[in-house]
Amino acid sequence: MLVHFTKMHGLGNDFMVIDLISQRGRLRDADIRRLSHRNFGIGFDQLLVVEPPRDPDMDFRYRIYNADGSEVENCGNGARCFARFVLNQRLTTKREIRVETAGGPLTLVVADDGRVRVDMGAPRFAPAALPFEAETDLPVHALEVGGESLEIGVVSMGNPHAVLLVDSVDEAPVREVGPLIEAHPRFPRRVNAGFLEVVSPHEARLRVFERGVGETLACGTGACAAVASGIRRGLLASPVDVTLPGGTLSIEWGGEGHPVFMTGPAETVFEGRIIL
Ligand SMILES: N[C@@H](CCC[C@H](N)C(=O)O)C(=O)O
Repeated sequence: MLVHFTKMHGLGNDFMVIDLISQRGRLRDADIRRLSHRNFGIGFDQLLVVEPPRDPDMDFRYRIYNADGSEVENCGNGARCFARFVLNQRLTTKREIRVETAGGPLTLVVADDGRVRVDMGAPRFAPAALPFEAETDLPVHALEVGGESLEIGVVSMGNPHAVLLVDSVDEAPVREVGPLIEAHPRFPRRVNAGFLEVVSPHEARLRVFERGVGETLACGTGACAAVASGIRRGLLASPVDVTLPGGTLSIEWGGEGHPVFMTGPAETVFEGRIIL
């Protein structure tokens, strides 16, 4: 079966996006791993699949799969690409879109300049929300990694994040320590590992070793989690410009119980067809 897809990116975090409203198709884990390969496939960090909503109050449902084939709850850069995709493909004319994800409902607003503002929901810090094995909810937990004790903040943005404060993201051992945090036994469903450098209360730099992918050029939920953790620790103040290797996101958070808002770009790279 021939299936149309669109290749998109949000600050270099790249996606293959498939509309399964007007077409039929089925992707198994092995198909996703094959297609995500940068030499033998199309190449992407995540696959986004757009489907009809199950809840009649929602406009769409979209599902997110990491390059390793695992289905995940939320994806910030993917959410912005999803919003541009449904408008570009004329699946809606609405500029305020409500979508179901495995991590909960999201509301997205597409501005005239094409940037997308997403209500990402409230961050959750309770260890059980990730899950993370710890007795109490603390702003910082000690985590033994490779014989060293690291201080991490744990945040669920629907998906799990560990946030580690570093002096410089340029020097941070993201590719060495990232996989050890991702697969740490205290995170039974694995975790995304963010390395946060605070530049000033309203400016941060961030690199993220993503669960199921490796280091990406940007991670939207990672930026939301890092800002929420940084504000909770008194290191940052809303709004915060978060600069990732692929570019900058603007993150706003009103504090405990309030949603995080993320604003940034989403771009189409090319379209194509694959045989499924
Ligand atoms: N790139 C994403 C996050 C994608 C999911 C993540 N790898 C996970 O496993 O939770 C983003 O922009 O948020």
